[in-house]
Amino acid sequence: MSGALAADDRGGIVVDDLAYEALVGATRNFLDALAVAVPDGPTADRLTADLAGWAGVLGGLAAEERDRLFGRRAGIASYGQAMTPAYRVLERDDAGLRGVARFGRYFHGGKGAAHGGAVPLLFDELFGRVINGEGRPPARTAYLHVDFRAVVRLDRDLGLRVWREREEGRKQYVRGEIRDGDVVCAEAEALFVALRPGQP
Ligand SMILES: CCCCCCCCCCCCCC(=O)SCCNC(=O)CCNC(=O)[C@H](O)C(C)(C)COP(=O)(O)OP(=O)(O)OC[C@H]1O[C@@H](n2cnc3c(N)ncnc32)[C@H](O)[C@@H]1OP(=O)(O)O
Repeated sequence: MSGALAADDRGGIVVDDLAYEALVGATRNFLDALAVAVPDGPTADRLTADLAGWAGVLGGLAAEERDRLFGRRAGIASYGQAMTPAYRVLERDDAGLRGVARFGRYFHGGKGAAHGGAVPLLFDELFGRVINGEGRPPARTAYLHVDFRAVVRLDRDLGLRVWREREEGRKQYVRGEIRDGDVVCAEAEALFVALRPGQP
C-alpha cells in the first residue's frame, strides 16, 4: 500500500482509546447531521473544502492494516468504527454477546425506519466479532440470512443478542436478534467458514 507507515515509524505516538472513541463518535454525529441537512451552496462548498483538507491530513497518516485503529479497538464503542450502526457490547464470552445498538439518521431507509441493508451489515459485524474470537482461526461469512420482523426505528436503544449455535469442522453457525423492547425487529442466522492457512 503506497504511503502507509507502520505505527512504530512515527515514534509510537498514537491517540488513546478514549480520544479515538470520541473521534469516531463525532464522525457519526457528522454523518447523522449530513443525512438530514439541506445546505446552501456556500455551506456545501465550505464543507467540501474542509473535508478535502482533512482527507489530505489523514491520508498522510495512513498505516498498514495491522496497525490501524478503525474497527480494531475491542474496548470502545463499535470497536472504534463508524461503518455500521453504533453498538456497545455489554457482556461477552466465547458463546456470544449481548449489547445495545442505535441506528442514527445516517442509516435512514424511509418513513422513519432503518435502511434494510444496514440491518444485515450490523449482524455481519457482530457475528464476525463473536466468530473471530481470541485464539480461533479467522473465518469469513459464507452466507447470512436475515428475517425482518418489524421496522427498526431510528435513534432508539435496541437490544442485541448473538450466540454461537453449532460447529462442524471449519463450519460455524451463529444466530442473532435485534429487539426494540419486547419486539423482535430482526433475526439472523449465518454460516462462517474458518480459513485454511494461506487462504485470503
Ligand atoms: C478474515 C477475518 C478477519 C478477522 C476480522 C475481525 C472482525 C471483523 C468483523 C467483521 C467481519 C465480517 C465478516 C465478513 O464479512 S467476511 C467477508 C464476506 N465473506 C466473504 O468475502 C467470503 C467469500 N467466500 C469465500 O471466501 C469462500 O467461499 C469461503 C471461505 C466462505 C468458503 O470457501 P472454502 O474454499 O474455504 O470452503 P468450501 O467451499 O470447501 O466450503 C467449506 C464448507 O462450507 C460449505 N459452504 C461454503 N459456502 C457455503 C454456503 N454459502 N452455504 C452453505 N454451505 C457453504 C461447503 O459446502 C463446505 O461444507 P462441507 O462440504 O465441508 O460440509
